[in-house]
Amino acid sequence: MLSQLTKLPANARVGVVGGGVAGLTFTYFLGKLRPDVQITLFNPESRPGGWIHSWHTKGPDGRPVMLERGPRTFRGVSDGTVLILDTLMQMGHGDRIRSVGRESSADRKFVLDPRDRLVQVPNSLGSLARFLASPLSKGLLWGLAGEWARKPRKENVDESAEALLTRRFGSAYPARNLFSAVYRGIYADDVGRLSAQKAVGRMVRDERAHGSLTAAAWARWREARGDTSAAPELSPLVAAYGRALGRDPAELRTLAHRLAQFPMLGLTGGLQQFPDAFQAAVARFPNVALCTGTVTGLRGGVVSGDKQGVALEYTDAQGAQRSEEFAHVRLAVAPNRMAPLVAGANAPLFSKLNAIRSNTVSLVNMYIPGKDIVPAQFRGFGYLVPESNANPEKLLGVIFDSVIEQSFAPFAGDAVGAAAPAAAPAAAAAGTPAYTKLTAMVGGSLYNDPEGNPTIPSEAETIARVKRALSRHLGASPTDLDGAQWLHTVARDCLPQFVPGYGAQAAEIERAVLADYAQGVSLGGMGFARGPGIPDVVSDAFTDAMKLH
Ligand SMILES: Cc1cc2nc3c(=O)[nH]c(=O)nc-3n(C[C@H](O)[C@H](O)[C@H](O)COP(=O)(O)OP(=O)(O)OC[C@H]3O[C@@H](n4cnc5c(N)ncnc54)[C@H](O)[C@@H]3O)c2cc1C
Ligand SMILES: C=Cc1c2[nH]c(c1C)Cc1[nH]c(c(CCC(=O)O)c1C)Cc1[nH]c(c(C)c1CCC(=O)O)Cc1[nH]c(c(C)c1C=C)C2
Repeated sequence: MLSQLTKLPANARVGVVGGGVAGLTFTYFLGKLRPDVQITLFNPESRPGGWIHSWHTKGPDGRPVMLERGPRTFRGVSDGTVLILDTLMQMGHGDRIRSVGRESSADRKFVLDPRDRLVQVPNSLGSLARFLASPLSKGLLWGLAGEWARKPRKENVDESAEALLTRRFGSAYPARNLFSAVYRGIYADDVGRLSAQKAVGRMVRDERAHGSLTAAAWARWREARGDTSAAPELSPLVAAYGRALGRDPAELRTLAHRLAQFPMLGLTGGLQQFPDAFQAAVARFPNVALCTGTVTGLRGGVVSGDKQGVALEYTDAQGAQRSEEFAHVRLAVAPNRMAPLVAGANAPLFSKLNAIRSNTVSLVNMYIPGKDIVPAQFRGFGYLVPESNANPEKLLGVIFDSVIEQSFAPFAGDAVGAAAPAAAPAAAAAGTPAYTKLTAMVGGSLYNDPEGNPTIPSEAETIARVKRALSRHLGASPTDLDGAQWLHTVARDCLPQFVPGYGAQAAEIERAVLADYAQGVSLGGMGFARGPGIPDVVSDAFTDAMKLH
C-alpha cells in the first residue's frame, strides 16, 4: 500500500501480475473507476483465485463432491468483506452467500491440550469453566489479574508476539497454550517468530495508549456503554467505495452492520465462486484483457515516445517469450514471487524481497460419504494444536468442513438488508445424509530448520501422519480412515513469515519501489496488505486503485 501513488495519465496501459483475489479485485476496481485505462491481467492458468481453489471431483461412492484446497471462509467484520459481498450482490450472486452465526456449531473452535484432549475456546460461561479447568488455562487467570499493574514497554521497536504476551501475562504459558494455537491457525507460524505489530497490533497499540491491555479493555467497554447508535457510521474506506461506485450509503451501512454479526462468511458451492465471478465480470469489461501467461521479468526506465514505462516479460500459454510496456504495473503476487521478477534488473530490490521467507503448508482433505466421524461434542469449525502439545505429526490444525457446510445459512436472500435469517439453523442438516469432510493442515513453521528451510514429507507420509493424529484426537477408526478419500496438496511458500520488524522491512521495500520506478510499480497481495486474510488484500486493492484513478 503505497501512500504516494497518484493518478494515472489518460489512456494509460496497466499490467496486473497475478490473478488471485488481490489482482482480480484491483483489476475490477480500477477497470470500473477508469474506463479509459487499458488493463492486462496476467495469470499462469485460466483458473483464477490463487490459493482459493474449490476442487470438484467424485467421492468414493461416485457422487460429486467439492473439496476446498485453500480457504473456505472469511471474516464478517472487515471493510474488505463489505466490498466483496456488495460487489457479488451487484453482480447478481447474493443468493450464493452463506453465513455462520455466533450461535452456530461452526463458530466453536477447539484447542488440543498437552494430553491430546480437545478443549473448546471459551464462548460461554460453561465453556469458560471447562477451559479454566484444563491445563491450557495455566497462567491465564493469574496473568490477567496482575496485567494492569505490569509496566508498559518503553521501546518503540517491534518484538515477537510471544515476547509481548509473556510480558503482559507475566509468564510464557498463555502464549504457548491458547495464543500459539490461534496464530498457527492464521499464519502457520510460531508465536515466538511472529511480529507483535503484525499479529497482535491492537495489543501493541493498547499497551502504548493505555499502559495495559486491561486498562484498554476497560476504556473500550465504557465507551461502548455510552454509544447507543444502532448502525455506526461507514468506515472511510467503505464510504469511499460507495461514492466512487455510486452505491447507496444507507444500503452499505445496513450491509456492514449485518456482516459484523457474522464471524464467518462463505459461498455455497465453494469459495472459488468469488474469483470466478470477478474474472467473468472483468472479462466483459471493454478495457480489460486477460492473458494466460507467467510473468518472468520486470524492467523499469523503459522510454516509449515521451513517456517513461515499465516492461513486463512473460511466457504466454503457447510457451512463447513476449514483452509488453505499461505506464504502471501492479504486482499482486507474494513477495517471494516478486523477487525473481526483478532479479535481473534490480539487484538491491531483489535482495530485499528475497529476504522475506515464506511458510509451506501441507493440506490434506479427507472425505467419507455416508458417515459422520466428528464426535458430537466436538462439532465446530475445527481444532488447533498449540506449542504445548508434543505433536509428533507436526499438525497445525484440522477444519471440520462438513460441520461448516451444514451450518451455513443463507445470508440475505436477493436484497441487501433483507430481514436477516440470523439464527437460521443448519441449512443442510435436515434430510441430508451424514458425511465427513475435513481438512488437516500440517507443517508451516514446524517444517522449518533454524535457518527457515523446510523439509516437506512425502504425500504417503503426510497422510499417514494425519491418520495417526485423527485416530488419537477424535478416536477415528482405521476402517473409516482407510476407506476415506484423501487429497494431498503442498501449498509451497503460501504464507509470508511475518517476523519481528516485518513492517519496517515492507515499508523499506515500498520506498525502494517508489524511488526506482516512480509511479511505475505498486505492490499488493498478502505481503503488503494490512493482514494475510482475503478481506485484507481486497481492501488494499481498492485503496490503491482509488489512488491511481
Ligand atoms: C492454507 C491457507 C488457508 C487460508 N485460509 C484463509 C481463510 O480461512 N480466510 C482468509 O481470509 N484467508 C485465508 N488465507 C489467505 C488467502 O488465501 C489470501 O489472503 C489470498 O489468497 C491472497 O490472495 P492474493 O491474490 O494476494 O494471492 P494468491 O492467492 O497467492 O494469488 C496470486 C496469483 O498470482 C499468480 N502468479 C504468481 N506468480 C505469477 C507470475 N510470475 N506471473 C503471473 N501470475 C503469477 C498465482 O498463480 C496466483 O494465481 C489462507 C491461505 C492459505 C495458504
Ligand atoms: C491450521 C492452519 C491454518 C488454518 N487456517 C489458516 C492456517 C494457516 C490460514 C488462515 N485462517 C484464517 C486466515 C485469515 C485471517 C484474517 O485475518 O482474516 C488465514 C490466512 C482465518 C482464521 N482461522 C482461524 C482463526 C481464529 C482465524 C481468524 C479469524 C476467524 O475467526 O475467522 C481458526 C482456524 N484456522 C484453521 C483452523 C483449524 C482453525 C480453528 C479451529 C486452519
